[in-house]
Amino acid sequence: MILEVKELTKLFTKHQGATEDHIRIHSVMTDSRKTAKQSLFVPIVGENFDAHDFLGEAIKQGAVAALWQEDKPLPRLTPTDFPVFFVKDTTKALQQAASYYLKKVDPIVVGITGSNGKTTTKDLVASVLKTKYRTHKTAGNFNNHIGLPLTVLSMDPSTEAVVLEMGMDRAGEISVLSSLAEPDYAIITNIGESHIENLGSREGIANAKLEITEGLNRDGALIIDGDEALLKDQQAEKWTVSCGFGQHLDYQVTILSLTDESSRFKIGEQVYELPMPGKHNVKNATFVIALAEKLGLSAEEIQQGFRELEMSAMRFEKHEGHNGALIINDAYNASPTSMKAIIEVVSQLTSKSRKVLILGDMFELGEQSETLHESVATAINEKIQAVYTIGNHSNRISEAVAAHSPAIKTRHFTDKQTLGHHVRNELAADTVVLIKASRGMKLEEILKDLVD
Ligand SMILES: CC(=O)N[C@H]1[C@@H](OP(=O)(O)OP(=O)(O)OC[C@H]2O[C@@H](n3ccc(=O)[nH]c3=O)[C@H](O)[C@@H]2O)O[C@H](CO)[C@@H](O)[C@@H]1O[C@H](C)C(=O)N[C@@H](C)C(=O)N[C@H](CCC(=O)N[C@@H](CCC[C@@H](N)C(=O)O)C(=O)O)C(=O)O
Ligand SMILES: Nc1ncnc2c1ncn2[C@@H]1O[C@H](COP(=O)(O)OP(=O)(O)OP(=O)(O)O)[C@@H](O)[C@H]1O
Ligand SMILES: C[C@@H](N)C(=O)N[C@H](C)C(=O)O
Repeated sequence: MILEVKELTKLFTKHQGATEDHIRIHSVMTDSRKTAKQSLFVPIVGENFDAHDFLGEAIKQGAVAALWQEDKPLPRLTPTDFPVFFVKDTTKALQQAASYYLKKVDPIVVGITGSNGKTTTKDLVASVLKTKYRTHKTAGNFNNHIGLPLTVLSMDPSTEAVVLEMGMDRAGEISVLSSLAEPDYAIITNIGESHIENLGSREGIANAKLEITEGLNRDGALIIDGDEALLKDQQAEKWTVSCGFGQHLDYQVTILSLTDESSRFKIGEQVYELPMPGKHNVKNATFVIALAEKLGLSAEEIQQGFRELEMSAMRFEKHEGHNGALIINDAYNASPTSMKAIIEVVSQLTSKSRKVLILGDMFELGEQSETLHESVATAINEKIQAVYTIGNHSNRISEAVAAHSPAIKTRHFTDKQTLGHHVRNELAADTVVLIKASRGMKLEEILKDLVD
């Protein structure tokens, strides 16, 4: 159970029905299409539906109480004893309920934001903290003004540490999440170009990410990418911990070796092994080590947490392809920084000699979109044998590659089926294929053509 209906009267003073009863709420329902016994129905007005139209369904699916936007007529047939709490905005009320519950459970709160690596770092933090604490984390990518409160309201009352991914695509959004979560520790993974269309510049992105300090517990810590010039000023703050490859950082990391499957690195004299490739993941792991040491975890506990990592889907997700090829689905999302980072990893793979990149459009890059797409070509060298692109902007990648490296096969496709069939015909045991594009491309749909 997370709350009693009676507790909600402290938050929402306008209510009807049996609101003073000790009715137990076990979860929050935002979708009347899914069963949720003993749940609080929170009807959200969305782009396609207004959930206020589905109260009857919600009750059938197990709702025992509901929040209700006061400008919406309550259905006549609503049982008179059904507890209903009237609010101005159900999304804001959801956030209020989450804030209340978070204070009630009172776990250690870790907030994670950044242009890239939020989900990866969230999964790493949770994997390490659970060696010492009962830990709850953001499911998938539930990282916005709805997803974060739902994450909080889905944690068990016995939770000792909660790891919250904080996403944004506009200024002011992280501020809302930080004020709600009041993190004890905040991590900013990097400043890339994601959503730059709405932020105007990388400086704008940095300022938006720094909103995470607005709710930050000053007895805690802000853990940042110490190699990022736009965050340099933060290093003067006493609560800031800087991580990276550069000199004079609080946690200066040195890579010892990178393989297809793992990374070895050291901080000071302590050596760690991470079951993930890529120097960007070494940096993500360094944020985690800095946090874990603040919480008193030992190197052994940290290393155990790394070993037990459970990654979210579509982040360097490997599949056995047709004819024994390796297919890497990294298609959850993409921005120039993350696309270059993963291309470098694929370029370094030793298990496959033939490397094929399938790259789709990256969205929300604004006026710089063409240039930023073209910049991805700078990460593509002769270690790559073929670059296939799809979408309205990614042709700039394949065109730039064709111009600077004619030995690399390139082609731009206009539909996924033709692309999938073309690549399938090239698959062999020596081949690795990377799939990467923005979420809106849903480029993972070509997987079915590449795996048996
Ligand atoms: C509100 C909601 O959860 N909607 C989800 C729903 O969309 P759908 O179109 O079906 O419904 P509506 O939103 O129009 O309807 C409103 C509600 O009505 C409910 N309902 C509908 C029909 C019915 O018969 N009964 C009902 O009760 C319905 O359930 C709604 O609650 O389903 C979609 C498909 O599964 C979901 O995609 C949609 O989720 C929305 C987008 C959402 O915001 N979900 C959050 C829980 C969440 O965290 N989603 C993450 C992605 C977050 C994200 O994009 N993060 C960005 C950064 C932040 C950007 C920020 N500005 C923003 O706006 O998000 C990032 O870059 O990471 C996820 O899904 O992974
Ligand atoms: N520190 C980093 N710097 C650059 N790229 C990174 C970093 N960490 C992860 N990536 C790359 O970014 C991509 C997405 O990783 P992840 O999903 O963890 O980030 P995210 O911030 O949650 O992304 P999104 O906001 O798009 O969901 C992957 O391609 C991964 O290789
Ligand atoms: C996940 C979502 N917030 C996102 O990043 N959207 C981009 C623009 C996309 O749809 O690709």
